[in-house]
Amino acid sequence: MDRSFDVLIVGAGSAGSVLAWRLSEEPGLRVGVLEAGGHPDDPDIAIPQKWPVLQDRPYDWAYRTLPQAGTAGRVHPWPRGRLVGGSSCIHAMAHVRGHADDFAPWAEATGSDAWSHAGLLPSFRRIEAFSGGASAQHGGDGPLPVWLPDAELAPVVRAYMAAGLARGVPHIGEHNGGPLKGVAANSLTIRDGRRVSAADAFLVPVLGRPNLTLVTGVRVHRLAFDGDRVTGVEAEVDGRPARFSAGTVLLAAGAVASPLLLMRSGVGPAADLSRAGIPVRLDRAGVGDNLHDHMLTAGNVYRARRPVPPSRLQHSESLMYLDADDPTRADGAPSVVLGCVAAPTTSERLAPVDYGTGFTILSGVTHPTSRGRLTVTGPGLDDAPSIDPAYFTTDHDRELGVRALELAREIGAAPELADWRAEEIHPGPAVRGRAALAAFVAEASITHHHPVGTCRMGADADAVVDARLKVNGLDGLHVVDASVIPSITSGPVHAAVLAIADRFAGDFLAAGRG
Ligand SMILES: Cc1cc2nc3c(=O)[nH]c(=O)nc-3n(C[C@H](O)[C@H](O)[C@H](O)COP(=O)(O)OP(=O)(O)OC[C@H]3O[C@@H](n4cnc5c(N)ncnc54)[C@H](O)[C@@H]3O)c2cc1C
Repeated sequence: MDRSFDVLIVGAGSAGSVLAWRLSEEPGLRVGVLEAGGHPDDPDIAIPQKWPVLQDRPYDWAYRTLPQAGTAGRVHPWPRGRLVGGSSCIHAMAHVRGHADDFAPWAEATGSDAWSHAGLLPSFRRIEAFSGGASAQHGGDGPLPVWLPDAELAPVVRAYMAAGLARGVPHIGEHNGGPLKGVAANSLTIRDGRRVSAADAFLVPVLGRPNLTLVTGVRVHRLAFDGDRVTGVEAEVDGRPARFSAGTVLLAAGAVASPLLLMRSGVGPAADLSRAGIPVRLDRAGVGDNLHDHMLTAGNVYRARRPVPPSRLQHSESLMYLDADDPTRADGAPSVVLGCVAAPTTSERLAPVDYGTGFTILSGVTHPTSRGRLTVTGPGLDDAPSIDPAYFTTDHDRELGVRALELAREIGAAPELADWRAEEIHPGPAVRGRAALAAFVAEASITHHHPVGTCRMGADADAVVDARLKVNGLDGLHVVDASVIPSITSGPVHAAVLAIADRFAGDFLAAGRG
């Protein structure tokens, strides 16, 4: 097995797959990819409707948060894919770039236009094959299918979209064409009825390149150093120690695993490392900090008058982004989101409702201001991390969470849904007023599965990576995944993660570092 590379990518997930695709385009660059899991072998992964049942299967890292005061003391399961394709093998396939304004703070934080919307647009275009064809906004022939369904939408979802339009919400038609506030079906990374993971799109098709090596079943424990220079990784293959060396290491292990890997290597908050029995190499308070995520209130559930046919897509078929103060407003980034699920969706605290007998209007806050942190509890890969997303710890998030639920109920009560709605089950007609709704949000919120920010990019001293995503204070090491996002985009983050990896790879090659 080849164990020496020019560039070593840790993690064959969403970002790792794009990095492998782009960097191995350069034939002179020997690229290695190390992945803890194996190739997907569960046929359910490819079936879009099955995504909610993939969690806790053997290829899920199955993290858990600390009990959250903001969600009535609940512990939240945090699935993350441990297989080739990473979390894109278990995610919900919605492709939403975010609003152009979401990226302005990234450019401001780094002082680099690379991370502005204009800087990322070429990457958003390059990675996709949009079903609507190429345009100034869209790519037509990239590796990743981005499909805008129409006839396949569930009838109850159509009724919800009609209710939005009747309320005066703008019609935008799709989420990635410019405006984001409005009514649209979800664009999905599905082709011919099957999930297309990042690995399916980017990595697997180029595995024949002679300069690209993917090694599966490699558990990376920590980085290897020569002074301040990272020279490779120490890992475990089939239970035996293994060492891989490289001129440059790219961490693409995701927003949970990348900061943990840095910390296991002695790079992180000194007090945490010492407590966990890890020798401190570099005291970096920012590693694991700035953790944030989107939450969804699940849910505002309605009993249906008639059987709700199973979704032909991935259940949650239409996200509606809104201005919380004026849902008819079209300009700028949204502050809240609603989503219609053609099935009952509840948190573990609510009474479940039988499949086929109801539908849900989810609601959430697009730009939460709550910030938590994650950290190590021990020196080993199997020491469960301490994950504290600090959900709903700001007035902003609590107030907008309630407002989003009010808007969900307003749409749910609309005449356009009268053919479907028998009665509201959750929260239930008796739950009225801000205090009662806030209590319901705490009991009913679930993660939207978008943790980011734990190795944030920036030009300030506390940033973990700089504008080129190089880890501050170390040479030969970059982080390129969801961890570098300094502030979350309006919607699901997968498209942004792919664009970050594409943009990084282009700049890396252009700088002659390949
Ligand atoms: C259930 C769920 C639903 C979601 N739905 C959506 C959605 O609909 N739309 C959307 O935009 N986003 C969605 N997301 C979020 C999105 O999938 C992630 O943000 C994105 O995939 C993160 O990409 P990444 O490259 O940062 O990490 P990942 O894709 O998680 O990749 C990290 C890789 O690193 C590997 N790895 C980690 N540690 C080690 C180690 N020590 N040694 C070796 N390998 C290691 C992992 O096994 C994994 O393959 C969802 C996520 C989940 C979990």
